[in-house]
Amino acid sequence: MKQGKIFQSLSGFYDVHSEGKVYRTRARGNFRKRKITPLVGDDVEFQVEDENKGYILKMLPRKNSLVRPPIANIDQAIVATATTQPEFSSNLLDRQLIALEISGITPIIYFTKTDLLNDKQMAYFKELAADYAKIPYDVILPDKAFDENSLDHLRQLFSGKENVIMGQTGAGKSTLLNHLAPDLKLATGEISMALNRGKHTTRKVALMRVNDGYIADTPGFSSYDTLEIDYRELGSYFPEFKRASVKCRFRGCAHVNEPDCEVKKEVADGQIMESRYENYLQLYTDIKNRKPNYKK
Ligand SMILES: Nc1nc2c(ncn2[C@@H]2O[C@H](COP(=O)(O)OP(=O)(O)OP(=O)(O)O)[C@@H](O)[C@H]2O)c(=O)[nH]1
Ligand SMILES: [Zn+2]
Repeated sequence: MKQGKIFQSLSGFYDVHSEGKVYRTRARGNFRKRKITPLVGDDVEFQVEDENKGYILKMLPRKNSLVRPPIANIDQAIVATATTQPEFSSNLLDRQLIALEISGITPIIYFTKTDLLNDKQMAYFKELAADYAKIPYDVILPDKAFDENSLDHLRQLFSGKENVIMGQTGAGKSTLLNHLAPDLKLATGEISMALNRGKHTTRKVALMRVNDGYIADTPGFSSYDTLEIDYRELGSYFPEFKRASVKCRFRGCAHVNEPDCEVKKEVADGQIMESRYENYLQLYTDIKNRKPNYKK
């Protein structure tokens, strides 16, 4: 029996790295019966059948997992965020940040396509980047697209860790990875100008060795699954709200209609971004009003 890590999953096969070798494995029937699906990033024990084939016997406990992209045991996520083409959406960015906070994965915000911005637009993103950095998040806003400073900063942040690169379709995930590790030569897609919507180029999740860490490119998305949390917890996944909330008059303040709410005060003062608060209220209402999920 051997132990290894799933780095790729393709139509029922799981490719596993183990002791410098690659094995193509299948999950035994008992996994399917128990509705357990191995994910890219899972550490597994497997039995070798032929020379480089095998079947998975056991999955080792997961540190964490994400639904979108489907991946396990991740330390950090680079959230590739287009400043334009597709148009920047603070709502989409905040949803991704919250999904990562819920899973205990550290986000890094990387803004793409800054070469397409005029000075006025660039000034807007500089301010936005500074606001996100205050939360605090690691934010990279390249002066020139893919300048070496920004790439080095990113390489430093992710070395020795398991990383995933996520973001909207067409945000430039594969392009960024190709700059980080030119040997990878990933396929990238032209954006459809007519619809201003990215074509999906990346169709599968795969972990790749880059420098001394792992990184996964993932298919882009254009919508999101609902967050599997209670609406009362939502505020705790906004680090700056969580920090402020110790000064709210009420314990368990939802920062909606309560008097003497520090979060609302800091929004009014400009210490907390208005867009974050608006996105919070929208998500709060969505989660509160959603029908209970009886499938669980
Ligand atoms: N001008 C400019 N174009 C970029 C930049 N980054 C990516 N692009 C272009 O944007 C398009 C989409 O880039 P991809 O890297 O394929 O995007 P992706 O996020 O991997 O897309 P999916 O695989 O569909 O999720 C391609 O035509 C890239 O050449 C950038 O910084 N500046
Ligand atoms: Zn409050």
